[in-house]
Amino acid sequence: MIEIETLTKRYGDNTVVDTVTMTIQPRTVTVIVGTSGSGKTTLLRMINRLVEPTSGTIKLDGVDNRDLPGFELRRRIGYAIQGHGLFPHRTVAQNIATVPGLLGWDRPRIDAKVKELLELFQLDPDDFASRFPHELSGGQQQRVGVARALAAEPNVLLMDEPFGALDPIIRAKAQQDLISIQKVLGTTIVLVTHDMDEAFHLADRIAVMDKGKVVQYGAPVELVRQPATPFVETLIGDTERPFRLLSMQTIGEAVEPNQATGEPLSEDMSQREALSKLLWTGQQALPVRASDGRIIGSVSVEGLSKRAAGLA
Ligand SMILES: Nc1ncnc2c1ncn2[C@@H]1O[C@H](COP(=O)(O)OP(=O)(O)OP(=O)(O)O)[C@@H](O)[C@H]1O
Repeated sequence: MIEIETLTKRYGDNTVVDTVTMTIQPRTVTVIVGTSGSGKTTLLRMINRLVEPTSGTIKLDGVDNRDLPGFELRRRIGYAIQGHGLFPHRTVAQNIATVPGLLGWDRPRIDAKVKELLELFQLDPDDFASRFPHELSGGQQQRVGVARALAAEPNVLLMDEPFGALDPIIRAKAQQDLISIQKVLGTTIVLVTHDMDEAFHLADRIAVMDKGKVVQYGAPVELVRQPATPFVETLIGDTERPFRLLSMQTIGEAVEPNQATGEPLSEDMSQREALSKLLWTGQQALPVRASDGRIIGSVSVEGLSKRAAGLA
């Protein structure tokens, strides 16, 4: 658990993080969003003490982060940034081994960890371990950057715009990989992004920053249903709200008892995808199939439209 308590950072007269208090639960993904210069990176970097706060505290599992020695902070907290920051003259394996090496792990343990992470990130160790960063695509470099941040098995992974440099297709894949890996490893992730779609896709909770303050901190659905300030409303995008609501829920949660004919949709499809399918095929309703193959009812344009409007 990360407990942030009345945290403030000032540069001269400029208060860039202003009395922020928030608690981040273990094994969750928290996404920090906000306009440029709102203090997101500064807040993130105070967690691993790359930036020292002017006042306030941060506790990691109950321990003040100022009481943890440097090696302990490095072990507990991984850090991945946009542009991945790989060392250009070190191989992929050497890059991933950086923090375990600093922590004095023995060779077999380091080698096993490098291999495990490369496999987890779908990079064949025989092919990739001895390559240099310039011999990788942007997406592969990004994966190595995240693998390196996870090498010492940190409880917490801080990510600053980690997918910012990737094209939309690779970016979607990288986001998907991150979610699967987070499920396997149970890492607590705090991620900064400009991209609201990314935030809604990844977050268990979103923190919205405006001029150094966290103006709302809650589950994505809360932000859409009850934006705390006009700024949050603007950031979410007025016209996007119905679609954001639909994309956060599956049709398994919107099944109606009525019968329908046509190609069944899988119950784990998002409501947004289902509405899109209905509109595109000109159907008013389609059957819904459960994972065991049974037809469990239907979804309709009318039913999904009500949900999009927040009425169901
Ligand atoms: N070392 C520093 N010295 C002085 N001012 C700084 C320093 N670091 C950051 N700032 C200022 O603090 C404010 C917040 O910066 P920060 O990088 O945290 O914002 P951000 O929300 O992450 O922005 P972006 O989305 O553009 O990366 C900015 O106005 C920035 O100019």
